[in-house]
Amino acid sequence: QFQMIKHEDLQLKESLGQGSFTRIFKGSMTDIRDGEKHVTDVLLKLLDESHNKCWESFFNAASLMSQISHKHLLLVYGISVHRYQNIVVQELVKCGALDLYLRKRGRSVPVSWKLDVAKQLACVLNFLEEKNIVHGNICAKNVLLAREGDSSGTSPFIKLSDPGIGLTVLGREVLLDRIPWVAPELVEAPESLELGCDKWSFGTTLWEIYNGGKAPLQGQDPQQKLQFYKNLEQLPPPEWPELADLIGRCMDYEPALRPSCRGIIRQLNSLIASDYVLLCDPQASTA
Ligand SMILES: N#Cc1ccc(Nc2nc(N)cc(-n3ccc(CO)n3)n2)cc1
Repeated sequence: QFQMIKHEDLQLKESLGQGSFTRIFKGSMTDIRDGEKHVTDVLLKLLDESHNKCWESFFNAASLMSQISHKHLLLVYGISVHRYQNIVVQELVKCGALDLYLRKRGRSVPVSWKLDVAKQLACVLNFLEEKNIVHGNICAKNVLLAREGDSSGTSPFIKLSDPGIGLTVLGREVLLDRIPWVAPELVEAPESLELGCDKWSFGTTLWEIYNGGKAPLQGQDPQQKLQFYKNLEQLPPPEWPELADLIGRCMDYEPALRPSCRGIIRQLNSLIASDYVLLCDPQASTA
């Protein structure tokens, strides 16, 4: 179900950082179609050669994205396997990862923009929930910005990236480091990944988006993060009570009590229409 891309048709360009046991690069892919040479900008995800044992989970994550299509799901062009180099080739999204974008733009991002992005993420999660597909790694780093939107009113447009290598393969150290995105019930049973886990991660991602891309529990070591869950703690709530309520309901330690995606979308719609947005984004009142 994947297109196999020849190694010689790929060019690696600048590094964009790394994921869990992976490194990502900008690049280009050349292919000859109907006698013409086409060069496409791509994002190349390389599996660290020291973790080639994870190749199955690495490719399964990418194939999850290539078996279903949705406007807010990242396009995977295919994979390339050459000697010991396993590569996933995905579309290069214009404005990069949401966490970096928010940290760069700081306070200048309107609340209405943030809620619009959150709603798009809730919609693609709803699409996956209706197909009973669990993503397993919802976070601002995996939300990519295809269109920035601007003050003149064009809205932002996001694409959700693949979940990457699964938690059961990554090991406990990586799992603990992903607190508070990883749902608490997974800490002792990583294989019990369920739809409810994506709701918890959505809550954490909503917190990240509202707080300008700030990483929650940043700098805490795995043991401190584990203690955060053992004490049933919550992230510092935003000063907006209705938003704090939504984040708190998504991040309920009891998975069955977390809202459905439709419930999340309903509550986001009422936040979008609320006076708080008008007060915070004076320019929103003209929209
Ligand atoms: N300057 C600049 C610039 C950087 C990246 C893109 N595009 C892009 N496309 C993807 N498919 C994935 C990513 N990622 C970036 C970090 C991660 C890790 O989560 N992914 N970036 C476009 C411009």
